[in-house]
Amino acid sequence: MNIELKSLSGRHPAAASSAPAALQGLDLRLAAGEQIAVIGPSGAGKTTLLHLLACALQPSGGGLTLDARDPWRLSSRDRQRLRGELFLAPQVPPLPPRQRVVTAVLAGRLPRIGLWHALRSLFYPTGIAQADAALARFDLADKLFARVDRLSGGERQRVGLARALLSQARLVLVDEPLSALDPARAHQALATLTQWARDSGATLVATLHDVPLALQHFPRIVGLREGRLVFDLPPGQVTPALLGELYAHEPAPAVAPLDEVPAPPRAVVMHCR
Ligand SMILES: Nc1ncnc2c1ncn2[C@@H]1O[C@H](COP(=O)(O)OP(=O)(O)OP(=O)(O)O)[C@@H](O)[C@H]1O
Repeated sequence: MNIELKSLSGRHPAAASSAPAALQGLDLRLAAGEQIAVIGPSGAGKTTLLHLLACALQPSGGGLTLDARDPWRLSSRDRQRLRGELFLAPQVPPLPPRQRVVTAVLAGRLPRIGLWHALRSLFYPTGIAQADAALARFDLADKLFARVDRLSGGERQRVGLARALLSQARLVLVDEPLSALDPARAHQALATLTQWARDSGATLVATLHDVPLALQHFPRIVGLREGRLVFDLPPGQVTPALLGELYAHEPAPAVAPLDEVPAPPRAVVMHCR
């Protein structure tokens, strides 16, 4: 999906009207199939950007187009249809606790299938093999029939990502997908997600706090601070000085030059609790 943001501004619906907009005058273009990581300190406006792209939040200024369509000029029915082409994976996936993992993963297809099919699939799930394959890509095949409330936080987060793989979305928005994952799992999850996006041709926008992983996995890095664009560069050009500016007043993440990025850590042995 092609995306164009023109002087885009947005604020959280609960923000005080006197508070500065969370996102201020952002210009950005993404071609179909591009992958970007959005980095920046807490409160920079990363989640707000994803919500604007997901058409979950209406811009307070400027505008955006998705494949040349302005979502807020469409009828509500057409906007809903457009939302069916997008997938937003929030930081904490909204998984009903008593649901089986298989049902939670298959719910990734919901915007694409009709209401009748959706209701029927709650009782007679179809596509179990697809769910199994998506879970296997995140090392979770053994959890297919587990209950969601019996999973660890990191496992839930990976179920949320497996869900994206079934969405057939043309734009996938992932909000800090690694917060509950150990280093080996985080690396594996990003490798899986970016490979899937390349194979399916989906545009991928991920917000990440782990800067070294963002630099390692994404061909384009967007730095946001206080709602404004600080840089939009390939990873090789994101210097420690730029990161220092981006994270001023916070400890800048330590990153090695790209050609010295260490090999991903070996898989860790997980102990049963
Ligand atoms: N629930 C809320 N109520 C009021 N204002 C909010 C709320 N959530 C966010 N904001 C405002 O929007 C700004 C941007 O928040 P946003 O969540 O987009 O930042 P972020 O870069 O995703 O931060 P983080 O990395 O901590 O998730 C915040 O600084 C705050 O001013």
